[in-house]
Amino acid sequence: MTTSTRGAARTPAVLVLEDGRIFRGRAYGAVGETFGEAVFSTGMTGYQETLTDPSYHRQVVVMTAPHVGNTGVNDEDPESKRIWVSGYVVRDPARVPSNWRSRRSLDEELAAQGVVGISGIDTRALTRHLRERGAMRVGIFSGEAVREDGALLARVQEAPQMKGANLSAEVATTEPYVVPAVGEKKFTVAAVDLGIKGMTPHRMAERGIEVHVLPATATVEDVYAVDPDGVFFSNGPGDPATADHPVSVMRGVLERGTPLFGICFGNQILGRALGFGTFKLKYGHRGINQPVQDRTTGKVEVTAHNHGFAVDAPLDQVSETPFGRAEVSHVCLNDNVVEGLRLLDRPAFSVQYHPEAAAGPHDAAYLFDRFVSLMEGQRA
Ligand SMILES: NC(=O)CC[C@H](N)C(=O)O
Repeated sequence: MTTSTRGAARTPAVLVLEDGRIFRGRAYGAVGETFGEAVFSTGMTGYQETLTDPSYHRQVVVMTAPHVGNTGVNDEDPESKRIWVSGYVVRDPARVPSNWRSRRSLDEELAAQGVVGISGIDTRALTRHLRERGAMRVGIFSGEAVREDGALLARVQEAPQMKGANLSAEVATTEPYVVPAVGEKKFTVAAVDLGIKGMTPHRMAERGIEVHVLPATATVEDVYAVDPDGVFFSNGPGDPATADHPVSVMRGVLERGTPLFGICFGNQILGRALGFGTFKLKYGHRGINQPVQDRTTGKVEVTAHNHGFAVDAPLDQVSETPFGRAEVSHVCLNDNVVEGLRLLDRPAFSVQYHPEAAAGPHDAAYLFDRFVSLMEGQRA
């Protein structure tokens, strides 16, 4: 629910965590109320890409960077057609955006899209709280919504949890569409959209791939109807433990031995397809500065992340799976979380992070080239 936007910066707002901790600040973006899972992102830049990443559906994003909105909002950087975060928390919003591409302020854009935010709170204290206690449900209330103060905590505690949430169908395309190859077309890829970011098909297209983006409900038959050289499973919101349909489609692809690549949710689905479990991390990885090691080369890359769940697979041994031998190919150097999987007997691999780099460093772009190599290998 949202109401007015004018003068929002003077409107009091309150952020209520499900464990009862409260932060008071001022409205930012739309005035009203919102609920979601409170998570923090450590990206210093790239707020447009963060806000429009469909994987953030039902999450309230706390920015650890203290000053947000400096470069305003442009029409080129969104990763999808709308803002998906359910709420936005910043300490000190830019008063005057300044960038040659800026079309409007971030405050205006949030308000125009009905996204309720809060500013002027101690985001460092909030982040430390989430780091100690874990990601949890939160509500942001401003304007009329603040008046029923006493009832706010109970309402936060009634909001849905992220664990057990099945959300891909709420964000993915309902109709298939094609992203044409840039230049000469070399391959066709079926990309199952579980909440895909716009840059991902683009990274494939610039390597000569024609990308057929399919709805999350696509069947194995739909995938093979485009006669693909490779199949891709995208990032997406929600709990991978609920993604039974994409897991069964992926098993169909693995059975046929078609080259397969997955990103983020796609990595969790590969984990499940191989028989591994997934679990919720205490507070997850979000930002554009996470160190990951590619264990196949030993190289360390700085990468973009947005995940709250992870695959539970043994780090230091090859696992026997229904689709042959598999190993953990990438690991996060901060906490040893599984960041990539690969099959040794079939052309399939995935990563838990974001090689499409929107926003983020481009260190992991080689993964798209690996996918191309698998498709070339299959043709040879
Ligand atoms: N970016 C993603 O694909 C996120 C995957 C999943 N929803 C998670 O939080 O771990």
